[in-house]
Amino acid sequence: MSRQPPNAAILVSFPNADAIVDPLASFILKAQKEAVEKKGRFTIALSGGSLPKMLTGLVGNPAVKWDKWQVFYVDERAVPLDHADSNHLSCTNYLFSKVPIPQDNIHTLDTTLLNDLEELSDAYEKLLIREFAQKDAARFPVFDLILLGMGPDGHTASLFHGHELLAEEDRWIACLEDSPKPPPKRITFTYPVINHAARVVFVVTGKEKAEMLSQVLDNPEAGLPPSRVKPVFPGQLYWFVDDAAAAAVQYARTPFKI
Ligand SMILES: O=C1O[C@H](COP(=O)(O)O)[C@@H](O)[C@H](O)[C@H]1O
Repeated sequence: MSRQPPNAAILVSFPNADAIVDPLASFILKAQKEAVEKKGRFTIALSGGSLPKMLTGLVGNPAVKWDKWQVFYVDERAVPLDHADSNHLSCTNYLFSKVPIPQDNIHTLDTTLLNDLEELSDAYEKLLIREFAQKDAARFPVFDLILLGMGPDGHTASLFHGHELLAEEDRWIACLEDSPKPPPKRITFTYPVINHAARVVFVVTGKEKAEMLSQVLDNPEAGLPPSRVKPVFPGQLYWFVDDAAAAAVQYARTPFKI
């Protein structure tokens, strides 16, 4: 563990959701460039919900080195990959079906294990171990970039307020069968994995999230799930939000620069 305290979060507000799409793509490309130059690959974890639609700025962009991407899901619903609730399906519809990414670089659930959530989450954890091959060395994987969303109820990934999984310190991937938001059966990254990433970006839009965003950013002591995302130094947390979501937030904004 680093002895340095976490960096302060950087909050950037854009006029509306559409205005986030291109800056987010530029941000992802910068992270990709740094990672590929350093290690020859780019490890990224994606959320579902409203996030996949925000990734469309990458479509048709010649600077994306799709063959260098290794994609994981921050959380996934225990459903077949072609089910309407699947985060993978949503990312496929908005992004992966439109770009030349090798299918082997997208790490999905083993759907033969949908009936056993423990097996399902263990198998997904093994995919991470295989990719990062450092469980003993560094203890937790260090993603180049993790993209998160936040529900109006203040959940992120599949980490819900008051749930016992908020206290998980050991496992990389956990499962739950009592998600308050349907569908109930899911697997999710745990905080140690999220908090060891080099960069974490929340993308949050819409006035229905304004109250919760202000709680999370202005009152972090309340310990709501997104407030527990504090990447270990030198990791950096960003919030890309629109003005509607940020309407009640006191936390200082930073102008977007790449
Ligand atoms: O259930 C989920 O919800 C969160 C937030 O979704 P949003 O539609 O409010 O952005 C999402 O980040 C997560 O991946 C998903 O499984």
